[in-house]
Amino acid sequence: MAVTRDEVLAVLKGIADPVTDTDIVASGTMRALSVTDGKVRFVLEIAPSQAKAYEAVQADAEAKLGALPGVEAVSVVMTAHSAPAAPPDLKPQRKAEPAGPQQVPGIDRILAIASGKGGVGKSTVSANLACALAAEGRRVGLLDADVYGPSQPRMLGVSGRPSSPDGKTILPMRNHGVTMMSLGLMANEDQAVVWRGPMLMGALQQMLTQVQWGALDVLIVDLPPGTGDVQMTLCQKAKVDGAIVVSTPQDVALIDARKGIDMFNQMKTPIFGLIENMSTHVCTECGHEEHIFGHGGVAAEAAKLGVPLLAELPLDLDTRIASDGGAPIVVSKPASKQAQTFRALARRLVDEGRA
Ligand SMILES: Nc1ncnc2c1ncn2[C@@H]1O[C@H](COP(=O)(O)OP(=O)(O)OP(=O)(O)O)[C@@H](O)[C@H]1O
Repeated sequence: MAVTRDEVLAVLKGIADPVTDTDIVASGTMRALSVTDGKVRFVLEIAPSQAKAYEAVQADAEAKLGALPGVEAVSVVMTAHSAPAAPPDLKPQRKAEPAGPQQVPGIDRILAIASGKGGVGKSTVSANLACALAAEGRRVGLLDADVYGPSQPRMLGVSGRPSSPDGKTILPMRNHGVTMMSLGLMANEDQAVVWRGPMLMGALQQMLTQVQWGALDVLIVDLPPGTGDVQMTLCQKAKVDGAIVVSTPQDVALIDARKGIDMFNQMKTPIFGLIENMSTHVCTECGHEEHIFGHGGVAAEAAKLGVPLLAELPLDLDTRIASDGGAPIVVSKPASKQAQTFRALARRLVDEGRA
């Protein structure tokens, strides 16, 4: 019998927190507990200066949980939240570190895929574009930053959970030439997580710096829909080179897309262009093309913004079946018109030095 969440929690409640005099559950240090099929994973969120003190806690937790019947593997990841600021030192000092968004070592470019509204095909575009860039010979990473439900594991056909053999770095997953990691996989599968600001910042930071991406030409970030904390945090923490906004032709999706565009403008993140998804419907029987959601809205919006309309993708059954089946259309039907559209987009971004 696999171990239960309650049994794991009971053990964790017996482990003292060296900083707060309570246990690591009561102090909130232990977070994002996930117990699935005998595999136990959680995060210890600590101040960087206390890392040494928590090494013993990590070892203790691993040993005690490892000894529980029904536990197959234990993975504990330490993440740092920022320590309280030290009092100002008014003596002249060496030049201050540059503030604001930082370049992530090893990652040449970050390209965000955004949408104002859910369900417009942002993850489908991210997965296909990542595979298309890999097919162009680029070293591509895909960070699924959707905290509400990861879709990239399904779209790229990878299963399981990321592991951390040394407790310090996280091993990403890989398929179709794309290295992938999903923020949603850091949380418990069967529990809705409320990602609070500091935790989200820690998790995003961890995704960018602790995941073994290897050297990447481009990291594509599949953002959650809308204009929330993830978007802000990403643009504040990392130097995002540009964003592509995906929208359907429907008015409401467009209005929402405008909000997203405004946000990137405020964050001073360049918008490389818009993509119209579910642009037309091509009848599988007779090939007749219909604009079920209206037409031209996204093109008009792009013109207004002075950015290109990068692609118009039809509502297409093969595209959906491919994404939902773990091999995006770029991989499963490389000769199709839809796959060729993504390949052309990938080549364009590479030629422009953007991917
Ligand atoms: N061009 C298309 N033709 C047919 N189906 C599509 C197309 N684009 C996306 N879909 C399908 O629509 C659904 C939603 O797409 P997807 O998950 O990519 O959207 P999303 O914007 O990332 O959604 P969310 O914000 O909820 O994560 C999926 O089942 C996907 O396969």
